[in-house]
Amino acid sequence: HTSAETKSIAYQSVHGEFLQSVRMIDSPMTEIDGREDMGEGEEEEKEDAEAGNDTREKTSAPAEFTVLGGFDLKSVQKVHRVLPQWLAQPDAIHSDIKNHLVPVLDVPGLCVHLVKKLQNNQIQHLFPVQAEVIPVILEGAQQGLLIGQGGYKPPDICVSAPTGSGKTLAFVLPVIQVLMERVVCEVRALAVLPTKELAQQVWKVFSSYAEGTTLKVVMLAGHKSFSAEQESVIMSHLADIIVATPGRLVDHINKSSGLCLEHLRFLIIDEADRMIDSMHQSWLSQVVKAVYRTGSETEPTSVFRRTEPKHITAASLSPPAMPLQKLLFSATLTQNPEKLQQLGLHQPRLFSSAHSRPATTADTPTAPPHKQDRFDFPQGLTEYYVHCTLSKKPLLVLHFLLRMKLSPMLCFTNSREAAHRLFLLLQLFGGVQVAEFSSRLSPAERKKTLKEFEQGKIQMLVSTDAAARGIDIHGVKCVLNYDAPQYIRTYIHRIGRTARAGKAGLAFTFLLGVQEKHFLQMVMEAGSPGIHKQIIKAESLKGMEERYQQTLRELQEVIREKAQ
Ligand SMILES: Nc1ncnc2c1ncn2[C@@H]1O[C@H](COP(=O)(O)OP(=O)(O)OP(=O)(O)O)[C@@H](O)[C@H]1O
Repeated sequence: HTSAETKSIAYQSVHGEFLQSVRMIDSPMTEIDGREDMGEGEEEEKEDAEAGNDTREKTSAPAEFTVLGGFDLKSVQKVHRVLPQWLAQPDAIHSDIKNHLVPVLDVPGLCVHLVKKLQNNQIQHLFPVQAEVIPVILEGAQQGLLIGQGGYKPPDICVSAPTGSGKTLAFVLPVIQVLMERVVCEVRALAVLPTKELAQQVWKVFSSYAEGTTLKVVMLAGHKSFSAEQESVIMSHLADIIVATPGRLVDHINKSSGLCLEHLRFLIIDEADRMIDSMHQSWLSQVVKAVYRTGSETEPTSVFRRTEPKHITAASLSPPAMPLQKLLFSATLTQNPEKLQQLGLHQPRLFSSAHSRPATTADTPTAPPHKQDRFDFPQGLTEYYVHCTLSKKPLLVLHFLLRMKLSPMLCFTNSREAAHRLFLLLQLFGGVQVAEFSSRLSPAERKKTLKEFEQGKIQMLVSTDAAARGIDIHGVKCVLNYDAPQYIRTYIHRIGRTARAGKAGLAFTFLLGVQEKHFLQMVMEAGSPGIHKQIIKAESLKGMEERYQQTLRELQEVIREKAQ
């Protein structure tokens, strides 16, 4: 078939049972074969092969029809995921913080201002992720700012390190240092985070280390009205570093609020895996568009002339270009190259602690093959699960609080209704300081609640996954999964609210009988060092049972009254 036209070829089975049209677009026989789209299972292959043989045996060709040949079955090669070099062989980061602290003065390239700041904040040592990543970003920036022939563009950096391992300072410190020397105030760094609370937290760290420099740090996360935010960036001369949530950021870009990203040097994507999941909102493409907006408009001699990276040619190498570097951070960074591809990374370099871990029993050849990504867990964390029934869960929570004295405790439910009910029940039971944290509360109420929890005024915070990621609360002794999380990433982030910064912490998960097998398998496959069974004897709960039953009746009454 040589022509490019679409041809219709009809053929009939020997039994004349059906006529089928095969539309061919200039296609070789292998495409008609359709093998590329077939399933991967061996069973499926076998069945297909048998069916194919069957057809060939029964087919005798009537003279008036064109006989299509080339139906020979070839065995389909199984596709194995082969990671690109940068993902398969990352730079290793020690996950044991305590035994791998690096004195601040030993970190190459860190400036005096930041060393002093760190010391004022009682930080004498950097954590492994900081000691590895900071010098690399500083080095890349030194070369990257040599705008000119060759147009050097530093590699994008991806960091996968456990919860509480200090990833925030790993980007805050080098970004401040690189931008500190600037003359004109322009937006040169943009940090994007998934929630208001996280944006506020990172904004605080940036502001604290920028203090004493001329750098201005602005937050665009909906804490203020749109127009108030607009004022803080208007004419783009009032902010060097912006910390934003994607929704609000896109609003500012689209409503031409005066936000100019044409000088952007660093794009920091924290909680990167979550941010990839929200890519359907196309926030990244809007940011990139805003960054390269001047590309075609300014004269070619302008220092700030910028074009989107394309194939490297002699011509493309000669004009000066401002580099934009992406910095990605997460405790659960995906190892799926297709997902990472969506971020348009440039010669990326990965720093990961998950690969530095010695082989565990789960890595032995007899262990089941890994179906999911593997992550690193904080060293100081001890994981437990408690086999229980639905009705016993609240009583167990009371046991943990009143008898085992595991406060301050962060307790996660899978819905805001469940969080609210548990909060009401514990409040009615009395004797414990509890609060809830979910989208039922206004942002201001949420902020106040977190502050009170941090100050020790609240023994237990009952929360939805609104507090699962990134939130850094000092001194959480125990995380309790009242409802088992559905996804491994959710589990890792939830339990990561304790055992932070090299400290010890406990994580308990309540499991119903039907959940046990699947959940334990999921946790072990993700690379957990081990989850222990905690048995709570029925006698330990007896003393509270009567009061608990009474509280349940009171709760029913309260809920009925509220419904009316
Ligand atoms: N070098 C250091 N010395 C002492 N404390 C530190 C150091 N670096 C960071 N910390 C503290 O460790 C805690 C955890 O840091 P951070 O919030 O950056 O962790 P993270 O890796 O971003 O965690 P997550 O993945 O949960 O967001 C913070 O309270 C921070 O102040």
